[in-house]
Amino acid sequence: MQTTTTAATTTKTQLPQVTEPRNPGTKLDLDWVARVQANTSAIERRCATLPGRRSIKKDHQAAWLLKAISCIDLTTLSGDDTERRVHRLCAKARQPVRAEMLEALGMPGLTTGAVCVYHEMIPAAVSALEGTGIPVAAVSTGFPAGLSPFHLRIQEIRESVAAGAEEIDIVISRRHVLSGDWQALYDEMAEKREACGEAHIKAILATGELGSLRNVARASLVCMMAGADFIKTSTGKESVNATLPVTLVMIRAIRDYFEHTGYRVGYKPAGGISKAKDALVYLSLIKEELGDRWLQPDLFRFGASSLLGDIERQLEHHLTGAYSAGYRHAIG
Ligand SMILES: O=C[C@H](O)COP(=O)(O)O
Repeated sequence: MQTTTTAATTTKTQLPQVTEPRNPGTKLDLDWVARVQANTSAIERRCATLPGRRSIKKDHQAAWLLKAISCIDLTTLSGDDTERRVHRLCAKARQPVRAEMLEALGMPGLTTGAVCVYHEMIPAAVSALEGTGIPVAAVSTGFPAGLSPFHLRIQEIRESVAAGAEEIDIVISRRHVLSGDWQALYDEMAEKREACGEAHIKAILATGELGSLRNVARASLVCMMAGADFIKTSTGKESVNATLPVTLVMIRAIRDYFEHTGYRVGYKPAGGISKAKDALVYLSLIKEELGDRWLQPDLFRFGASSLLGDIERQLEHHLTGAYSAGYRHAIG
């Protein structure tokens, strides 16, 4: 990995306060959508080289892992979620690594990027995070399938915002992509964005269900044209979730959109990212393709329920030379 530590060492608490203008969207440009291509074999070749490259070591690795923590949407999305579980998760978001370790690593006060829950758990998360500045993200619009009546999906967004969610992770209607109905995808996305008001909207594409990388690229573009603040790979519930080829396609769509419009849209890979070494590969790919500006929590998040535990183990090893047992990092 040829990446330097420059971006990694600029962590959340040291950030200059950059205010990124929200993507207002554009009109639907069907000619642009039709021109979008994805060369699957070239994309797969590029991605195959990434994990095998020389890895980042020692202090540099620790700096990148701290960066990864600041970009995690710490997530619980289970049918048996309870307020107590959400409270424990929020305690972990407030202090993702033991205080003495953060002191030793020079990052006291580091937090995760957000906590991500179902609608019913928003009040528990909001009260547990009060005063921290950590936003609550809610999955919405009939997550994960997104097939409930449309007016109820819009109502769900409004209720989640009213309950205190500052970020709304919506699911798109996959059938609009599979049938090439870009107008329908654009219209539903624009309506969801409008329902969010000031809350930021992340469009979950469920890429594992879109059939081709070209469809992923075109759906990414249409969602950005309709005003997405972030595009996100997956719900974590599809049989194939975040992958490197899908990531390359989506971040190149983000780059194209920025070059055409001047607006930066964020990226959130989600589902199945549970190892620190995988997080490092994602971060290096973002740095190479989009540059340092995208390595900040306002433009990059990991959607992950168990990544934090592995990062904590790696940081402990970095500091002590020994790995602790997995059960000591049961949450996150
Ligand atoms: O959006 C977040 C995902 O649902 C989390 O997936 P995961 O449990 O595989 O980390």
